Amino acid sequence: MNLMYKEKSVKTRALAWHAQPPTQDTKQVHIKEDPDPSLPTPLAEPYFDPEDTPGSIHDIPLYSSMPSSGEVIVRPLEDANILRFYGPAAKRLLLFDYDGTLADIVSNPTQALLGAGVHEAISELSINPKNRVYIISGRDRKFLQGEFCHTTHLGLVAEHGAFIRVPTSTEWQNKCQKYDMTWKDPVEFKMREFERSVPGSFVDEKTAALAWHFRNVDGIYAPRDQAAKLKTSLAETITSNWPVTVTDGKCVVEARLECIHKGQIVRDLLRDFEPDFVLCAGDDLTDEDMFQALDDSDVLKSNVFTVIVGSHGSDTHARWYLPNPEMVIRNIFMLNRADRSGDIEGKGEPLLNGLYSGSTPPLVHRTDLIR
Ligand SMILES: O=P(O)(O)OC[C@H]1O[C@H](O[C@H]2O[C@H](CO)[C@@H](O)[C@H](O)[C@H]2O)[C@H](O)[C@@H](O)[C@@H]1O
Repeated sequence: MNLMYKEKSVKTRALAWHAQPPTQDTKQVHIKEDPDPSLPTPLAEPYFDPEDTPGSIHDIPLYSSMPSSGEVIVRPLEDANILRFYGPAAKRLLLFDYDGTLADIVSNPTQALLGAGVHEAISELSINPKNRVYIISGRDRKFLQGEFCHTTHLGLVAEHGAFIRVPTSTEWQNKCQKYDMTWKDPVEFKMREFERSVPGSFVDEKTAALAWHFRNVDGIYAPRDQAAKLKTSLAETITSNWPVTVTDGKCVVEARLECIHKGQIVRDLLRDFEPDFVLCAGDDLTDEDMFQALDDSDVLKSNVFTVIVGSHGSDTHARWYLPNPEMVIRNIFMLNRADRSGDIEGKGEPLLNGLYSGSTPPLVHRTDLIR
């Protein structure tokens, strides 16, 4: 990430980003200039998809590329002056997806871990009595519990909403206890067939969901075509008999109950906590349910910050974007610094100035990074 690169205008940048899939060539559109203090501080190169690496099959944007009106609806979070709203708020709800939002995408899911400094920052954010902080993930309970074992004030949501552990509790509530789970057997049977026939793929069995991962499949096996075949096959044989939905994640096909999704969890949290400020960051299709729930909520729109992380198109319900997990973490650092400095007026300029230049502790164990 070279922060000395600045483009002519943020609008041009955003339009170009929406209009073109990330390619090596688009990176050359950037123009090196002297910093212009009248323009917002640049984000990292928006064309760079962390997953768009040689050999990566994740080179297709998740959503469609351009709104018909040609209008850009998602803006860089740096333009939001979030501190003006965060500072004075008394009840702040902060929601973070895990993979691709807090942790960089890596080839082995067990290696997507956060550094100690990041844990401290999340802990500081969640201990703040004004804040209620949740990680809302598709991961299972075991992973989240292990990763956040020292962060007692943090709320955890596993398997897209099937399980919730509220702050300071050690007990998980099971949201799908009352549902028929017999659908899992035929889904697993089908996914195992694909696991056997597509080398490098594997099935991730969770309590209330099943996922077929294909990130590490060699291109000669046409993994995206295989994923499409699996989805069709699951749709034909299973989802017509059970209220099960099959979603497309980042190099993963996942099946779960239709009624279990991140949006429902967000609705529950809004009802219970009644926040006057919400920050919600996610990178994936399943996070759209959260953004949509917030779009529909009664919270004052100016106090709701839905943030899509990384490459995306215009079909997102998010209003803001950040280019990568590192910038999400930097924003968390900034919110903590604002609280520490007592900047409840939210003027925040010195904090914002440092946001895109200072260094943060390592986000993940770097050995497994694929970029
Ligand atoms: O809701 P999330 O926290 O974003 O979890 C969604 C899935 O994330 C994990 O898979 C993704 O991240 C892996 C590690 O970077 C990557 O290797 C994989 O290709 C991605 O799909 C996780 O393994 C799944 O269980 C989650 O459902």
